[in-house]
Amino acid sequence: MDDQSTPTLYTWAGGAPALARLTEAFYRRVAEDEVLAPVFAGMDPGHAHHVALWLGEVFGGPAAYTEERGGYEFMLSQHLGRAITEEQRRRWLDLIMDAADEVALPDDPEFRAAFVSYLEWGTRLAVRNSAVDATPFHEAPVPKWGWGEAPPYVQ
Ligand code: HEM
Repeated sequence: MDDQSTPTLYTWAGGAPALARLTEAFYRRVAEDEVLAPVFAGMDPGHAHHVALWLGEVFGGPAAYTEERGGYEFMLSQHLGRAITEEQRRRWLDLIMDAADEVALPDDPEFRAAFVSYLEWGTRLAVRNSAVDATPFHEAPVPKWGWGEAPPYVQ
């Protein structure tokens, strides 16, 4: 498979409907979780949808988060000063991987390796950027995540 015919992670995942199912399942779990429920207690009712748009844009789908929410800068602003702990970060990651299984996102090694790679990176960045003394760049492009070292192999 060459670069032009390799689907994006967004397409491979199942596009916007699959990511919407993922974030809905994830935030249902968050609401019942003793570590994360307090963190998200006051969240915007559209939060799951907005995070699905963000993930779609990162994984090579349309720039819907940038158009609807203001892109990187707004996402960053939502994390500033929250002082996210390692325990909260790890729970966030565990619950979204559980949600990925629940909604049957593709479970091939290539997709899951790329998926968890972004989430590991993104959650660690969220911890850093949410620290009370953080000085992150306020304007940056929305990251674009691809397959990394192990794209789908087709003979
Ligand atoms: C890859 C990791 C992450 C991604 C992609 C992500 C994505 C986002 C996005 C896109 C928003 C803004 C949604 C909007 O436009 O309204 C947001 C807000 C928020 N995030 Fe994250 N986030 C990540 C990690 C975390 C972690 C680890 C925590 C805490 C444990 C966290 C807590 C929050 C909270 C509390 C908000 C505000 C919710 C609201 O009031 O609506 N995030 N996140």
